[in-house]
Amino acid sequence: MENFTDRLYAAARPIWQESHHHAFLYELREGTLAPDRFAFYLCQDYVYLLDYAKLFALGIVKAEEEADMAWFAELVHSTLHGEMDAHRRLASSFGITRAKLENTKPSAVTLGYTGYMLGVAEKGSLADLVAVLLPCMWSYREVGVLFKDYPGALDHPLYGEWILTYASEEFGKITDWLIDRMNRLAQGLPEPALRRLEELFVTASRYEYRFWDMAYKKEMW
Ligand SMILES: Cc1ncc(CN)c(N)n1
Repeated sequence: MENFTDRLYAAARPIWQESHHHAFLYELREGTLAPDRFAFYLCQDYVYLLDYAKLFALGIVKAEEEADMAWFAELVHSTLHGEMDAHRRLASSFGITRAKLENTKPSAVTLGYTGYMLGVAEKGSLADLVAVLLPCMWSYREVGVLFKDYPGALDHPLYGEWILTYASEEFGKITDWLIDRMNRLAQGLPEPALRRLEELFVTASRYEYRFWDMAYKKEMW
């Protein structure tokens, strides 16, 4: 029998594919992305990740099993000290300080995406929370793993480092845990509940696409 996440992947695949061809990611892997667009992305993504870490903290609150609490705690830590450390390092190469990152005003898309995820997580079940946060981890892991093998994609010192963050074994390990957790949470749920989880997953995937687009256009409001 197919895993529930196979169904999620199939539903979001056209959106993920379109993201891979978006000018932001295309130019990033070619090494031609204008630095001001990448710097804009880093600042928006920094404030995005601050809220994303809160989503994992809500995972601790919603979890009923100690093992889940430990995983979500690990995810809070790896976001604040792993992924965001990488952002701080990359940002400093553009002369962007930590204070500037922290004080970034979120764009309409950033606010919309984080507000959507946090709203779902606050009101919904653990399954809802995992469905809405999974595209973030999984789609970035896919970008990292695909792009690292593109000829020349790692040549740009900063964009190459960004790609390797998401292609890393550590990032892959937590993504695999979330995929497995989604499958176990979906087990035995009736079709309307599965459809709802699919809708959350697809909506978050649409926000991922909009995030690349917002960054490329440096669009605030
Ligand atoms: C918008 C967004 N989505 C996903 C990721 C990967 N955690 C991220 N850094 N930013």
